[in-house]
Amino acid sequence: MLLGGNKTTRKIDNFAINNLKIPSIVLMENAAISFVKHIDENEDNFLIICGKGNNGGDGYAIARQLFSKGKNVKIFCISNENMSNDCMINYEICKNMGIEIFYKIEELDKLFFECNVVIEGIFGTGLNSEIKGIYQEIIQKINTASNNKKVYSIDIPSGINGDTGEIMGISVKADITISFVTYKKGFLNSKIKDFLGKIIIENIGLNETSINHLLKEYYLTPDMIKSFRIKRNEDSHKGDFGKVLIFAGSSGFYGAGNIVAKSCVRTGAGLTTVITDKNNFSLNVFVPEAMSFPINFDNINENLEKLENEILNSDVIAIGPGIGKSEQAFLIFEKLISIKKNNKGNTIKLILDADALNLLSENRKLFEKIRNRSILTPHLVEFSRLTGFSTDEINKNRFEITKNFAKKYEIILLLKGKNTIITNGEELFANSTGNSHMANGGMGDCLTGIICSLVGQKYDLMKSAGIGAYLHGKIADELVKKQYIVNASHIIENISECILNIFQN
Ligand SMILES: NC(=O)C1=CN([C@@H]2O[C@H](COP(=O)(O)OP(=O)(O)OC[C@H]3O[C@@H](n4cnc5c(N)ncnc54)[C@H](O)[C@@H]3O)[C@@H](O)[C@H]2O)[C@@H](O)CC1
Ligand SMILES: [K+]
Repeated sequence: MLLGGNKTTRKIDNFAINNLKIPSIVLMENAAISFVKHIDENEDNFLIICGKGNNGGDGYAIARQLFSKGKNVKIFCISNENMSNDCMINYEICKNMGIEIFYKIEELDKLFFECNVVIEGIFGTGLNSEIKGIYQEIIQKINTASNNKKVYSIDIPSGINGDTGEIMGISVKADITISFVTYKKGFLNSKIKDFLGKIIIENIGLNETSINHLLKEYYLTPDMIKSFRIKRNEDSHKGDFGKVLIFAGSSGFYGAGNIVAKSCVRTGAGLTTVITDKNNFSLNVFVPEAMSFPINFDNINENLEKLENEILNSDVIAIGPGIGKSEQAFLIFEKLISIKKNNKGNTIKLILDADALNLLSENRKLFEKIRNRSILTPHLVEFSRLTGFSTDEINKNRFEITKNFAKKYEIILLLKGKNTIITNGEELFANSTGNSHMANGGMGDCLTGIICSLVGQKYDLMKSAGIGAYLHGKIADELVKKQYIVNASHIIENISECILNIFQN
């Protein structure tokens, strides 16, 4: 699903009107028809509150549609001066059709009292400043009425900035928001969850393929994830699903390595090998399918040469969880990223997480070695270390900062958090799954394991990160329906079933 905002709405609008030659009034009509589809047939007694821009125009068109179905419809017109063209056209039609239109704010309380459903089209993507005066008063009244009326918002709850999700002084609290064409970036702002209600994205008669060259940002949906699927050949063998090398876990943190390995195995990698302390015997017990490459941390030179063969044999290397920042960890890390091509002549892909990112932050010249073949999976604090931006700055400007970083270093960045972001600097995915009940130790390790496994199975880096983040969150979303806390082990046990559901449904 396309992800957009205020500017992109205008871009799509202009393209549809100027290139596709769809008159704007037709787009508005399509929007109204799509909107009305979501209104329960049994509902009656509508109050539609209209502003003077195209969001108000949608409101008048929706009023007409409902009226022509025989519904009781009343309109509150906030202003009939300086209306946009299409708003004026629909306003005039409503008048001509004899729909009752009210203008005085003193009449609003009675109108609220008499209606069952409120539909508001005050501001959409054109809101450009703090809401004051009469607009503020009307929104306040809608929110008071919303205690016992169903409130539908057209496109965006009036008062929410479509780009940032910021509340511009005051905002309507909708029960249902029916938005057009794009999932608005502002909806990703977790602070306004209660204002959006249920979100539905509707079509206005534009096929996504005719406009998706205009924007390269997506909100990940099950259909998109399904479309990424690579079919498995019947005659394939384990070598076709990737040789994954993992450097994760060290004394005191063996669990991290075990979780990465088990997630990788469960996601379907062909062969998984874990570089681990020679004294770690837990791997074989926890993940019998994985192989180990033992390292003597007291004398790592003993192993570095042999490690070179292991690197040359691998398709993808995941590095980071639980490795610490010791000199030995650094030397192994440096060795692992120093060889670009494997024995088959293919580029060895890298997934860098946790301490690998911290080591990278402190040794920035290593960025040279990871270009064009890596996914970096920081959480907010790790990303702050990598970029030098404060966590507040990143939160306010996630899209721009992540894209610029990915572009500058030619890597895929996956910034973990609510609506995890994945970008290569051009294209961007915002994840739609996940919840706060999965915020506990080991979750990141599990994600790393899933992603490196997908890369091993020849999914490209963007898609591996996208599927991985979606799958990881989706499993947790399903599990919280029947349990309160979700741990990495719970995710691991459900990976295979969830992949099947996503790819086959
Ligand atoms: N391509 C699309 O996606 C389509 C968009 N449509 C609708 O068009 C809307 C955008 O229409 P517009 O660009 O006309 O913008 P809006 O209708 O959102 O608002 C613009 C009007 O509000 C005024 N305004 C802005 N901020 C204000 C404030 N703080 N206080 C008081 N007045 C303020 C402006 O001066 C202008 O008159 C979308 O949200 C959507 O509902 C639909 O008509 C269908 C096509
Ligand atoms: K609105």
